[in-house]
Formats: sequence, C-alpha cells, structure tokens
Amino acid sequence: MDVDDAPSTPGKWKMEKPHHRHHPRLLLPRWHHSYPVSKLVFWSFFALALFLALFLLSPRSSAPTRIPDSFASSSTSSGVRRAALQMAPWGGPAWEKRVRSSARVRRNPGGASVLVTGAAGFVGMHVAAALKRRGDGVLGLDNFNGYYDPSLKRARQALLDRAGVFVVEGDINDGALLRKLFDVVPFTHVVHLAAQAGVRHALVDPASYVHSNVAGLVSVLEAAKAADPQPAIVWASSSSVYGLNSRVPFSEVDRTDRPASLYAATKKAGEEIAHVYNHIYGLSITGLRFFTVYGPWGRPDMAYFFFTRDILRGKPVSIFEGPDHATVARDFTYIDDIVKGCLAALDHAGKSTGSGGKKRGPAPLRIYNLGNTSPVPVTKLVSILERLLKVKAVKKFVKMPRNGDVQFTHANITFAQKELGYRPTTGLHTGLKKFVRWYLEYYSISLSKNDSKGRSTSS
Ligand SMILES: O=C(O)[C@H]1O[C@H](OP(=O)(O)OP(=O)(O)OC[C@H]2O[C@@H](n3ccc(=O)[nH]c3=O)[C@H](O)[C@@H]2O)[C@H](O)[C@@H](O)[C@@H]1O
Repeated sequence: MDVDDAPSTPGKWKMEKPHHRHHPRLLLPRWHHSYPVSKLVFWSFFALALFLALFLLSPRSSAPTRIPDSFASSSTSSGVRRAALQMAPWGGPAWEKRVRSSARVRRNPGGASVLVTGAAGFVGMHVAAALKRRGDGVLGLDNFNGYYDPSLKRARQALLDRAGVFVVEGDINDGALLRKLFDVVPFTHVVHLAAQAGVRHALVDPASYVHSNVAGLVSVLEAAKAADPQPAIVWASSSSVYGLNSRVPFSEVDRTDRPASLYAATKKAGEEIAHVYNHIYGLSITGLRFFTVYGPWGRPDMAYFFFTRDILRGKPVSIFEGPDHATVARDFTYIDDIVKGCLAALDHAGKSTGSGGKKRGPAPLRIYNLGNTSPVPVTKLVSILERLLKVKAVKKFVKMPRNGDVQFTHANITFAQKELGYRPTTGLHTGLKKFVRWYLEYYSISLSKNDSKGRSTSS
C-alpha cells in the first residue's frame, strides 16, 4: 500500500491526494530500476539522502533570528554562547596583578572594594567610574555580548581603563572565573548590573533572559555566599516587575505577581532568589528597581536613543498608544540620579553575616524604587528631542503591541528617600539635553542650519 494512500487518522486534517505529483527531475541511481526494492525501502533511502544533503549544505552557524533594526547585531542566545566561547583568556600573575591594582581601596577609612558586573554596560560604566572617582577599589566584569553594538561597550571599557578600572572579559555564568576573582580580591561589595535588558527583546531571544537574569544571578550569588568574607550585594531589578499593577505611583509594597514580560518575570524571579540567598547564607542583598534609565553612553535598544537616531535620519518613529489612543508614559530617570541611588544603596547595604557559605545571623534584604516620580508621555519625549535636534520627527502613532510593554510607570520613592537619602534632581528636558550633546559628539554629527531636513551628517 502506497504510504500516500494510508487513511489519515479520523478527525485529523486529511491532505487531499494531489491530482498530479510534480517532482523536480530526480536523478535516481540506476540500481533503482534493476533491483526489485520495495517502495518503502526506496523512499527511506531517498529521505535519508535528502536529509544528509540538506544537513551538509546548511550554513554552520544557526541563522540569526530577526533582530529589530534598532540592534546592531544579533544577540541570539547562541550568539551569547559563541561570545562566551570567544572570551579572552584570564588568569596568570600579570592578570592577577591588574585585578588587585584595580580593586585596591584608595580612600580610608570606609573605602569599598567593589566587583561591578556589567561594567561595560550603560549603568555599569557610570557606577564603576563614580566609585573609582571617590576612591573605592573597582573591578569590572563584562561578557561584551552582541545584544547591541559591542563597539559602544568597548568605548565604555576604554573610558574606564583611562580611569584605572580594569574590566575583565568574562561571563557571570563562568563560576570558575568568579571564584578566582573572589580568591584574588576580598571584595566588600558586588554591584550586579550584568543582565539581558530590554522588555521587547524577550520575544526574540527568551533563552538569553534566563541565561543572564536567572542563571547568571544564581552564579553570582553562589560565588558571593562561598566567599570569605562575604560581600554585600546591590543588584539591578526593574520597574517592569510592577507589570499589570494599577496602583500608582508604584510602591515597593504593591503587588508584583503579574509581570507583563519575560524580562519582568526574570527580574521578579531574581528578587525571590535574593530572598533565598539572604535566608540561607546571610547575604546582605539590596535590589534596586530602576525606572527607564537614560543618559549619555546609553543603550541603543531604548526608545530615547533610537528615536534620536531616526529623527536625525528622517526615519519615522513609532509612538505607542494605549487603548482609545491613551498616551504611553514612563518615569524616565536620568543616569546621574541612578548612580547616586546605587552608591547610596551600597553605602547603606549593611554587612553580610556569613562566610564560606555558612550563615552567622540575619542580614539585610531590601528593595527600593529608583525613579524620577514624574512620568512623561512618550509624545513629550519626542517633542523635546525635536527641539534639541532642531528636526521635525516623522511620527507614526501605533497601537502598543502586545510585546510585554506596559502603558505607564510611575515611581513612589518614599522608602529610597527615607532610608538611602535618594533625591532625583534631573528633569527629562535637562537630561535629554545632556544625552543629545553626548550623542552628537560620539557619532560626530553636527546640526548645521541648512541641514534641517533631518539628515545627520554622519553616515
Ligand atoms: O524601567 C525599567 O526597568 C526598564 O526601562 C526600559 O524599558 P522601557 O521603559 O520599555 O524603555 P524603552 O524601551 O526605551 O521604551 C520607552 C517608552 O517608549 C515606548 N516606545 C518604545 C519603542 C517604540 O518604538 N515606541 C514607543 O513608543 C515604550 O512603550 C515606553 O513607554 C529598559 O529598556 C529596561 O531594560 C528597563 O528594565
């Protein structure tokens, strides 16, 4: 019985037998005609030959999934794994000497020796530079992955290098590397900022969020709990954990059990994991819920950044709208305010009580909102950029896609104010002015009068 005639299982979709079979001319081996072989054996061999041919002809690397054009290069988890495999070698006396020198405390008393993960990232670079400026010892760690243009990360690394901060190229999931760093340096603190960021990208590369934000956090906490002395941990959670929470402004006592994106869920998971490592090992852990951080040296995957690029190029910007054309707003928070919040959290962190993986007593476990407490509609963001760039934006109003985005965020910072002395001072217009100044200089773009057609002079 021809395999094609087999009746399909009742109820399943039954493929109509095609009236004619149009096969490309198959160059069948001659033996096909000369030996009596059953059709099943023949088709099995044919399928095997076809599979082998396709396998041998397929490109070696997995075709990168489609990455939004705001990203410079693919960031599939295989991309991240590939980057991890290409990590620069670490270890050896010269390397250890650089690590020790970078992490050495230069202000006493009260100086800290800090491991900053994600140090070549946007917030990481600013925090590492600020700690170094005030005399703390700082060692950076970053995997320089391809989530966005690694050359921007290399430029941040060069800036830190000039400030005396060594950024080790490595992945937070590399337990051996983390153990080595804690062997070489008795860190007093870890500021854990390495993460797969970006709410919408979680639809494109979900594995990278688990790899970096869950497995990566556990790897860092495992190294910290085993260290002797144990450092205190300050780490980046996210305003996105408030998800579908409708009480505004968002307070740390509000529900965070309805995340709207995988990104938010991995950050929420991180907050629960922090509770475990505090409870079992006595690690002092402070989580900071950042609210849409922006500023010079920012992330090209964020709206304020790629809106600037597209406005200068005369390309349309898609402005999301909620139901019934409701505005979408964010509590945009300038990087300098976030840095102040991070350093205040570090200074108020309280000590871990354990050592070598043994808890000696209770340790602080806290969460703080770091926002600006004044949400601004995205439409306003665009109009400020138009004025600063002296170019009219080409605006497209689109319904906010169901991609994990939320309609608004608004931070209640009462706890951070009271316990950390956190007070944001930079409004969106001032902050964007500083960002635009950096952007034009970094991409060497000049806004000349006769160039009002929105084309930037850069390529
Ligand atoms: O607050 C946070 O914790 C989060 O802030 C940002 O996430 P998001 O606020 O979505 O920032 P953008 O992606 O820059 O979007 C800013 C606003 O522009 C809107 N948007 C974004 C993209 C676009 O094409 N059009 C548009 O209107 C978004 O809906 C949002 O309201 C960061 O990307 C996250 O990593 C961070 O965790």
